[in-house]
Amino acid sequence: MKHELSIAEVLSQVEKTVQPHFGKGRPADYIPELQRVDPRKFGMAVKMVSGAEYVVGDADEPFSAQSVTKLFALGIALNRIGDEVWTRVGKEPSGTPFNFLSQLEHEGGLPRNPFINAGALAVTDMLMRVAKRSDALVRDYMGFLAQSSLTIDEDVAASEVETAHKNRAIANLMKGAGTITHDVEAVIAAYCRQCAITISCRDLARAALPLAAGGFSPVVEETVFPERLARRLNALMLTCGLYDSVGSFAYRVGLPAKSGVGGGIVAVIPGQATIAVWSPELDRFGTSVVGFAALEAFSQITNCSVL
Ligand SMILES: NC(=O)CC[C@H](N)C(=O)O
Repeated sequence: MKHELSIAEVLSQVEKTVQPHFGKGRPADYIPELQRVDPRKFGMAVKMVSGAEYVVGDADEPFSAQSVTKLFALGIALNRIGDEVWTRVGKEPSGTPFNFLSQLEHEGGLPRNPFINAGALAVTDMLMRVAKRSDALVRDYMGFLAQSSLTIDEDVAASEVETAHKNRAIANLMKGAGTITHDVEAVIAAYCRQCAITISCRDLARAALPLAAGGFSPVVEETVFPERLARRLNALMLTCGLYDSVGSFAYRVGLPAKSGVGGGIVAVIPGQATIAVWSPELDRFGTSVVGFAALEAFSQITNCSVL
């Protein structure tokens, strides 16, 4: 990062820059419980590999992590199951919305990547071999990395299970193709509970820090996964982390990142820091409008892009 301002000054400048973007998006409405959140919330946290931490706004308020959890679920799967994961899910960008169905059928029930819903459901199915409660496994892993105790929002989980019609269609298609082995309802329940994990920006930036530090966690003070895995997760985020808007994100921000429909985005500056941002109003791709704008402003001011 090359800039003249302190990170604290950068964050307050970013907060000012994003103000005109409020009101441009809408909180996720297909999961009814997510609409209860105040749309004007905004929080951001930067955690440096050196240990320093900077926050602005609602950075300590837990929000629904949603698809951001897919990053950690994949990390566990690659750590515990290894390359066998890639027999059930690909590594290519999908160019389609996160819950797109016809591409999956066209490609024989093999999801394009682990971050679209189909791929994440396949990862959940694999994690169910590792732990009886795969959602608790992911929650506890994220909590361990953040050194914080995280919870699953039962109301959000129930709301999503009730309305997961599209995800059920995806899971049924994969069950028919053999990509999913467990009972479809059990996989849906575990997946929805995983998505309902809540985390604050401060904890999310801490949890992702090994991705910026070659697998070492300055928070836990130990190596939590191999350097190779950190590189691979960053590569997948850069190419697949924001679904069908991953190209514009790379163009405007230039950092590996993972978004979720709760309005959270986590981004990695390899070798330097992680950034977590949260604001509930989404664009049509399911990405936080204000979060995207905040990361764009941050990368422009600090010149931290990897590209
Ligand atoms: N992009 C997202 O955050 C999607 C996650 C959400 N739980 C879903 O399955 O639809």
